[in-house]
Amino acid sequence: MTENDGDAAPLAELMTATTELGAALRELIEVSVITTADAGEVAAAADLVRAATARIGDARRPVSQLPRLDDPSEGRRVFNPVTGIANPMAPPLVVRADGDGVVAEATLGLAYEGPPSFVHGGMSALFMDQMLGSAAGAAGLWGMTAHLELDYRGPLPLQTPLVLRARVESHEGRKAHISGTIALASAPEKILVEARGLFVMPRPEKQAAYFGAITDASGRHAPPRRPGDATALRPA
Ligand SMILES: CCCCCCCCCCCCCCCC(=O)SCCNC(=O)CCNC(=O)[C@H](O)C(C)(C)COP(=O)(O)OP(=O)(O)OC[C@H]1O[C@@H](n2cnc3c(N)ncnc32)[C@H](O)[C@@H]1OP(=O)(O)O
Repeated sequence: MTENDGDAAPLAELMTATTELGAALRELIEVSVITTADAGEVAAAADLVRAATARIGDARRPVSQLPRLDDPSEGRRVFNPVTGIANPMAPPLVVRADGDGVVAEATLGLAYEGPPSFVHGGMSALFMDQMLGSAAGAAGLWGMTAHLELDYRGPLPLQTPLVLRARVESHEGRKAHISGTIALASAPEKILVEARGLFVMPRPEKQAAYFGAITDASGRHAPPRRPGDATALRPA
C-alpha cells in the first residue's frame, strides 16, 4: 500500500469487495456466452446487470488517476486485463518467477473462443504480451512493447490447462528481446504458440509525455525513482 492510502482497514474491505465483484463478473461473462437459457431469462438477466451498473456507475475516476487499490511501484495493478484479480476480462493469470523467466497457468473458458472450441489467436497475443512484460519485470527491466510477433503452431483448446512461459533472451541499453511460449500443461514440451518481442524503455521525454499526468487516488504525482516506476507514487 502507498503511504497516502489512509486507514488500511477500509482499503482491505474495498479490496475484498472489488475482488468479489471481479469474480462474480467473470462468472457472468462465461455464463453469458455458454448459457442455453431462453430469451425471457436472458432479458431478465440483462435488466439485473444494468441495475448493478447503475448502483456503482456514478462514482468514477478519471483515466489519469490510478485506482486506490493499485501500487505500481510494487507491481500491483488489480484491473490489469490479463493479471488483474478484479478485472473480469482477465483469467486472471498468476505470473510467478521460475528459473530465469516467468510462468503462469490458465484454463480458458468459452469467452476466449476464436475457432470453435479453440482459443482466439488475439487472446494468445494479449497473454504473451503480458508474459513478456512480466519477464522483463522479473529480470529488473521494463519497457513498452515495441514489436511483438507470434507463430501459431497448433490451436489451444478451451477448458484445458495451459502453461505460459517467458524469459529475457538479451538486453542492451533501453531494449530487451524477450521470448515466450504457450503449451498444454499435459504436454509442456510441445510448443503450440511461440512469441518474440522487443520491449523498449521509452526515452525520458516520452516517459514524461506518457505518464507525467498520472496521479494516485489522492491526486498526487511523484516522479519515477527507478526505471520500473513510470507511475511511481511513493513520496521522494
Ligand atoms: C514475478 C513477476 C514480476 C513482474 C513484475 C512486473 C510486471 C509488469 C508487467 C507489465 C506487463 C505489461 C505488458 C504490456 C505492455 C504494453 O502493453 S505497452 C503498450 C503498447 N506499446 C506501446 O504503446 C508503445 C508505443 N511505442 C512507443 O511509444 C515508442 O515507439 C517506444 C516503444 C516507447 C520507443 O520510443 P523511443 O523511446 O523514442 O525509442 P527509440 O529511440 O525510437 O528506439 C530505441 C531503440 O529501439 C529500437 N526500436 C524501437 N521501436 C522498434 C520496433 N518497433 N522494432 C524494432 N526496433 C525498434 C530503435 O531502433 C532503437 O534502437 P537502437 O538504435 O537504440 O539500437
